[in-house]
Amino acid sequence: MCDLILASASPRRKELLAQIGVVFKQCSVDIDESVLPGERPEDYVRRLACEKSQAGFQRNPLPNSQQSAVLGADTTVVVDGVILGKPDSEEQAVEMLQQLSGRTHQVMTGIALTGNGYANSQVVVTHVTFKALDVAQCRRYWQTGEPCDKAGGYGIQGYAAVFVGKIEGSYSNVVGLPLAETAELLGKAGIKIWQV
Ligand SMILES: Cc1cn([C@H]2C[C@H](O)[C@@H](COP(=O)(O)OP(=O)(O)OP(=O)(O)O)O2)c(=O)[nH]c1=O
Repeated sequence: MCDLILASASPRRKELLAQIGVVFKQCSVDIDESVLPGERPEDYVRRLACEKSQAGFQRNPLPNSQQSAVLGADTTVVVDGVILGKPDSEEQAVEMLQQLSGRTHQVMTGIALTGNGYANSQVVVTHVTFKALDVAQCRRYWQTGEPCDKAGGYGIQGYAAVFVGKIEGSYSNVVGLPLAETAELLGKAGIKIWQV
């Protein structure tokens, strides 16, 4: 029986969680993703991950066993302490990519697990350094369709792989779900990985 729910519409998170052999169901949740006044990026991603897992928990009553839980996650790109969300337009995407050009930024993912009488969360940070990007290159990249649903306007797992000069920390964290830390979080709740 499947007692783990991934509260996410993201196909990438689904693929990543499946990669570590976890049995789960997926449900999407809709929460307000606005940043609170003065909220720090690490607090923001943790809060949203917690809200997603709590919303998923409320919507899907789970059996009262220790291994029943809902996992939520939120990923954001941070440069100079400023949060970059998903771009709404070509202009916004090009502006974001120009901000990232030739420098190091942080990708932060909050992960949160909510169960019956149980809640735990964590934030994972990866440092990514981009090569210099010119405006024409950023405009061409927008045309690929890749930036629009991704924090910071890029997908490291896609065409934007060629922008990356250096990465320090978890790769899966950049794609949306830090796998080592997620496995730890699940393990603490008694949920097994590598189920065969
Ligand atoms: C930086 C980066 C982000 N992303 C994605 C991961 C997340 O899916 C997305 C950030 O948006 P999120 O709000 O974290 O997630 P989501 O809206 O895709 O899914 P849900 O809220 O339902 O869980 O950006 C990549 O796929 N590759 C990258 O290199």
